[in-house]
Amino acid sequence: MSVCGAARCRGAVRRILQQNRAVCSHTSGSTPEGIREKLQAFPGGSVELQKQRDSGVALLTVNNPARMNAFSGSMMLELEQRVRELETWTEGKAVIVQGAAGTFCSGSDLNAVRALANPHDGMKMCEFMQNTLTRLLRLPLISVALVEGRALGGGAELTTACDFRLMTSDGVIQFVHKHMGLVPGWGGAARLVRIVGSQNALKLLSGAKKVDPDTGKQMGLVDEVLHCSSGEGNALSHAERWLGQFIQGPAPVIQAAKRVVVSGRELPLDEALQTERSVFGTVWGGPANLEALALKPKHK
Ligand SMILES: CCCC(=O)SCCNC(=O)CCNC(=O)[C@H](O)C(C)(C)COP(=O)(O)OP(=O)(O)OC[C@H]1O[C@@H](n2cnc3c(N)ncnc32)[C@H](O)[C@@H]1OP(=O)(O)O
Repeated sequence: MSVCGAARCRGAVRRILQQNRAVCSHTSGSTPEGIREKLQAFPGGSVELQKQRDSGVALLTVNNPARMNAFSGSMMLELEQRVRELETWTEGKAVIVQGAAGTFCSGSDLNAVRALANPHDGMKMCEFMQNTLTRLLRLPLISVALVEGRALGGGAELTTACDFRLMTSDGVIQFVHKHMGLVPGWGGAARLVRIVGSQNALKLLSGAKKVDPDTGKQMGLVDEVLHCSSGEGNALSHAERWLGQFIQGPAPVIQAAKRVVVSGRELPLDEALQTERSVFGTVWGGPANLEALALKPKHK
């Protein structure tokens, strides 16, 4: 990349990081430290990250099988740490978010929910998870939720923080919040409206409807049904194959495509256009561009 290209790239990355810093300090303006200590008091499970350097695809695994991969407090903290690691993975192209042991995620650990049941702690926990999931969705990587088994409550919300949702034939997404006397709080409602529209979102939230793969596909919540069952162990290879069609080519170009989509999705038009110009400047005249020009390709 030229010196100018590298400078433009740094500028674009700085903008995204600034956006994310703004996310971290929005709403109440207070530091999240208090809630970090409280979340740390609910240990259990883990969130694992495996960066596959050959393919540029990372696997982010929600791992708490004894509780159907419910999020303990320490797992919420770990998720933020993993997202932070992915934010600086310059060679990466994509991330697959999955659950351990053939099921996706049953939401918040109900023991933590009980202990943080006062509105102040509840809102702080939500703020923390909203920030983390917003940063997950804004990663310059193509993100895919691989839904095997059940994605319930916060688990359903987690699926909406990915660009795409793939589901095995026996998978279920269910916003069970109403049955818990709740509404989504991890940003899942706002994202759901943008994915399926307000009519469908209202049906899913007020009816706590179970979404099977076919219904999900019809309403645009599910991008692809993988014809295998949960726990068979081959769902991941199906997902990687599906993802393969979008991640051929160099990482900077894939990351640039994701960046212009994020700005188009989130920013007012003038700002989105400005960001698009900056990101364009990072690939124009870059190695992949020069190589393609030298090859004189025909796009038949
Ligand atoms: C803003 C965030 C809002 C939220 O996420 S609120 C939480 C929403 N999620 C839930 O209410 C899930 C409640 N759990 C269930 O409905 C069922 O356990 C589920 C997931 C359908 C699985 O059913 P089964 O296959 O019959 O298995 P099971 O009930 O025996 O569960 C196995 C063990 O997992 C535990 N578990 C499942 N979901 C959990 C959760 N969210 N928090 C804490 N523990 C949870 C369950 O208690 C059971 O443990 P144990 O074997 O009884 O010790």
